[in-house]
Amino acid sequence: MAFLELRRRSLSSSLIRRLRAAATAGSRPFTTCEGSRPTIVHKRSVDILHDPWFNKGTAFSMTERDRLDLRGLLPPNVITPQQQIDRFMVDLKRFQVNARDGPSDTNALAKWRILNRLHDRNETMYYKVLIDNIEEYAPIVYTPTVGLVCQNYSGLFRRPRGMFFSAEDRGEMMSMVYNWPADQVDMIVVTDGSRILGLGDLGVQGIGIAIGKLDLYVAAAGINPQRVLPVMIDVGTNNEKLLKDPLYLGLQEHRLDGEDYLSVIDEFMEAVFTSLGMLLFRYMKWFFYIFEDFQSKWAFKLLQRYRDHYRMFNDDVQGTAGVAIAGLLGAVRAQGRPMIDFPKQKIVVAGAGSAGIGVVNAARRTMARMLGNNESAFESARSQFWLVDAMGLITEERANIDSEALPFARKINEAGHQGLREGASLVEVVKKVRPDVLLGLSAVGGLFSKEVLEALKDSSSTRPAIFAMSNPTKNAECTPEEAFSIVGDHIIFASGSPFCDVNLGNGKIGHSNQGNNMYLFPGHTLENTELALVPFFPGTRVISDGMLQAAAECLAAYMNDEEVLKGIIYPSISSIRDITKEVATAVVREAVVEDLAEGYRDMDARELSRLNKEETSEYVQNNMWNPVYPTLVYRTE
Ligand SMILES: NC(=O)C1=CN([C@@H]2O[C@H](COP(=O)(O)OP(=O)(O)OC[C@H]3O[C@@H](n4cnc5c(N)ncnc54)[C@H](O)[C@@H]3O)[C@@H](O)[C@H]2O)C=CC1
Ligand SMILES: CC(=O)C(=O)O
Ligand SMILES: [Mg+2]
Repeated sequence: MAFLELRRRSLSSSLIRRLRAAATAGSRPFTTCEGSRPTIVHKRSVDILHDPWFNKGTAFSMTERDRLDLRGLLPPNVITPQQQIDRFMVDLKRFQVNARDGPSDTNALAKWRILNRLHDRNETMYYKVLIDNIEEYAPIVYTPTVGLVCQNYSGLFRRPRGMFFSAEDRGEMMSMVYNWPADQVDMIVVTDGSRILGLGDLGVQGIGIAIGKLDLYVAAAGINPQRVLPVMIDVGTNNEKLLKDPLYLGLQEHRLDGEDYLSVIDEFMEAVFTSLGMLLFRYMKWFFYIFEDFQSKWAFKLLQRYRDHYRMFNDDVQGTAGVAIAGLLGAVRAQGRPMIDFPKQKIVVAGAGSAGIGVVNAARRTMARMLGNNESAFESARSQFWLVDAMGLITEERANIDSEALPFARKINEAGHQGLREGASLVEVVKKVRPDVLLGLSAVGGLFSKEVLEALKDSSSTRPAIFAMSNPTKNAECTPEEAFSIVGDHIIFASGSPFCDVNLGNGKIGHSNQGNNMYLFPGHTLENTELALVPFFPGTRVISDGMLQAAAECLAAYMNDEEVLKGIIYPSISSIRDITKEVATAVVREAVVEDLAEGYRDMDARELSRLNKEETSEYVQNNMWNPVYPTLVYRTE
């Protein structure tokens, strides 16, 4: 007996609980089968998923998911134990997969797996590794490798991360939110998987993009990883391959549309707002919804629908716009001209989706502000843009033109004057317009063909700029090698996914800038600065255009003249933590100017307004999360 007592004391209490449970059931937990006596468990929710004895992963039935508070913590498709094994074996037998075009990255997916395992074991260490090696690992946790991860999600899935709300959960979402183990959330990145990078509809597998984006926000901007929530809203998929794949983890039905679709998103927004809001109220904090990779059809509509009611931001529309403007202003400086000359730039944009339209809208507003910020300035700025989509140049003659594209449709007489017409090809447009900037957000790899780039040689600019912003790498409109070799050494080049610089010979380097919306996001105003934000209530504009503009200008001004003249228009990702601090500082100061800043904890709005730039920056820095182990102390409940 004494021996048994000694043994008992040396066992951890959780182990004892498990042994008791197993003894009560008379069998080992994982041998329990339908019809046999159930195993009693003394834990719920993620604790079950993290317990190798009890975890069944995607094989938990819906009844068990409800009974054990697991609903929403797993992808919605319940699969059989045999399917689980099939999925594992498919993955086990897949070795290296090329994530990028070059041979140097054949191990990208293997690196992702190793990092992902570390993420599951030790978050602090994971983020320390990521922050200290951001240049090397950002392309692994984010574009381009994250694209490959999403495409192969069924095979790579081990432990769930984030939450899944599906069309099957209608009516349940409010209570599901309580299954999330953290009671503080600052930032939710949510996708419906309908347009993941340039890879199209990946359904439930799109959760990878929400996780990857948040990883960067944590590493780059010091958002607290315990307070972020990646979310996948599964409303089905129109990807026929996934619909037929027996190992797919999402709902195997076509996407909901119209009111059915909206009702799911509405319920999610309301459920999270109400449930998390109640939890957060005691901290006097609110959170941001960041919409990521929704197909354009819904991106704009949802932005309009929610932006005045929730703190929400569409990264592809608004974040991309801010980053593109920073790059466009940098390109003006690289021509040796002041930024104020931006309204003279002729800009051809290939791609009129959420990203392309977001960019032209914001660039037009920036030009208008520079021209005097009045109606005629706004009208005159319109004529600096030529928008080309899959059907060619968009003019007023276009039938069924999207309402978002309409303001940029070229007038018939204008187009005719330039020898252009409705549907003119990209190469024709480049030839006739001779643009200063050719910007691609089309998701079509190689769209800036030899012919298009040859045409750009006749640009009226002294330094034409090429922004091949589509992701991942294989979707970039052209590579820097193609751009420099065809158009010339003098160009400015930026891409959405990272490329290496190009050796131009004679000691000259062709700089390859990364223009990606990871540099700008509303989290700049979060962990550090609720104070930058207005108090939340319906009808309040949360992120003003002025704040976004301040962020873009700060990013543009980050590079010194010498760097810009060398063609470096975006800072290196290795300095991203410093960049985000600077951008956050600029946003806070703009919020103070616009009287949108609110006090928070030890600093009220009035005190904040008295801080100079350095003090604001220091305040921001002090509030960034750092990956250091906290001291832990045990206390009984
Ligand atoms: N670098 C960055 O920070 C960002 C990059 N992106 C990338 O931008 C791309 C597009 O994203 P969305 O606008 O959301 O997609 P989308 O699918 O809504 O829009 C694509 C647009 O490209 C047009 N297009 C297709 N084929 C074309 C062709 N041959 N010539 C000209 N236009 C063509 C389509 O008509 C459509 O207007 C994606 O690859 C995405 O990864 C998106 C957001 C941020
Ligand atoms: C960067 C990004 O948000 C995209 O490619 O969709
Ligand atoms: Mg995106």
